[in-house]
Amino acid sequence: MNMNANQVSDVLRHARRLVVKVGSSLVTNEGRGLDEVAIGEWSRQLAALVRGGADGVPREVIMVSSGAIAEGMKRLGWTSRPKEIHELQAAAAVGQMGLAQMYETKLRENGIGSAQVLLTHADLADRERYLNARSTLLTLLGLGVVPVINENDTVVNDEIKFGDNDTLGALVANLVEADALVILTDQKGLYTADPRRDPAAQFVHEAKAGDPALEAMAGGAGSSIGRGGMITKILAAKRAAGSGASTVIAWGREPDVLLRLVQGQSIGTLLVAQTAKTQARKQWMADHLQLRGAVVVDDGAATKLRHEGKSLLPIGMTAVEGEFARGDVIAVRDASGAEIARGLANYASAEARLLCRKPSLEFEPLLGYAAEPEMVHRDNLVLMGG
Ligand SMILES: Nc1ncnc2c1ncn2[C@@H]1O[C@H](COP(=O)(O)OP(=O)(O)O)[C@@H](O)[C@H]1O
Ligand SMILES: N[C@@H](CCC(=O)OP(=O)(O)O)C(=O)O
Repeated sequence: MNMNANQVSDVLRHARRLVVKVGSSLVTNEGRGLDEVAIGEWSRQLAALVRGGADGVPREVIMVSSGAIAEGMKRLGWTSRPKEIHELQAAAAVGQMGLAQMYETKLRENGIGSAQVLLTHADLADRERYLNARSTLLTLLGLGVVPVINENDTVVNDEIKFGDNDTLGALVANLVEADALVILTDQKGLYTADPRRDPAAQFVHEAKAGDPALEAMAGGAGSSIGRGGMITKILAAKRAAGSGASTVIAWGREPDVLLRLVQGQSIGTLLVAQTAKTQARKQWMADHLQLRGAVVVDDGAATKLRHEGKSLLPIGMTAVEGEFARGDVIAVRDASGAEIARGLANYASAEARLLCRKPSLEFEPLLGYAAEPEMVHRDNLVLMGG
């Protein structure tokens, strides 16, 4: 289970795109109200990461923050958590105002822009919305803005809820193909048993993400504010590892926790992904997605894809096969019919047929709107047989 110290520090040191998740109990100081000092501290560190202040390397960071329900309950004067789902949803809507506002203020004080993004399970299960969410988040990251994400509690009920933001954090890590997921909580990390209940529990420094032995160690939530407990964090690490992201579970009040992690300090519990990102992406495309159609490309485009790692532009397309929607997986074939690659289509088949052989300047007059210059962006493309 153990790795040597260099490997451990390298995982976070080399991470360029991170998803940081903080739980309700930390964000709201166990339900007492938004913890301005703590949010200020994380914001200062997030800003430093974006600027490269930790080690001279700028990073892209997404914050997944819980706390809306707890803060909403406080604002509404409710002392116990309501049972009715619509009351929880109402509390979340009230609390989310304060939550977003506080991150906005604290990040701005540190010279960094922020953006509120509310997501549901259905958003990520729907391929078009998945692609839209992905494009929006990647655009925000490219702008140096920190997206602050929570579940869109207003429109979900129990059955389709993520339910805990650990899962949401992992799905966001999958969505943007993050290098690492950092879960900040009220414990130093994972112990062999719930330390609140078992004083003999031993700290786990590192393990393989997805190791089934971890699931047996994890108990439920420790406070009345937190929801998932450690089990959802262990499962989140497994899920994040599916797209090649390693997970760290650490104490959110550890001084400079985020900065020290990316400097390679061994803090918290590291759950190492066993699959590299590119391999994971290939696997994901191969396993989860059905081919909906294909585009045929000319020799020039085939060379750019195969040997130069470029995106597929419509100008290199000669034909479109089948019917597909934006966000569907399509094959890219060369003139001989050989499959070069698979990827997520930015355009539905009907639009793609209009765009064949066309330069991007002509897209707007043809479609009536300006959209992506690529048919398949290189980030959403995997080469076959390579
Ligand atoms: N094996 C374990 N190691 C550490 N903490 C555990 C373990 N099993 C259960 N827990 C509990 O999980 C809690 C953290 O989960 P939770 O309360 O949901 O926090 P958050 O709001 O940060 O998601 C801890 O306070 C702890 O009591
Ligand atoms: N969307 C909910 C978060 C759900 C939740 O409690 O998550 P967590 O505290 O991370 O286990 C909220 O903001 O209150």
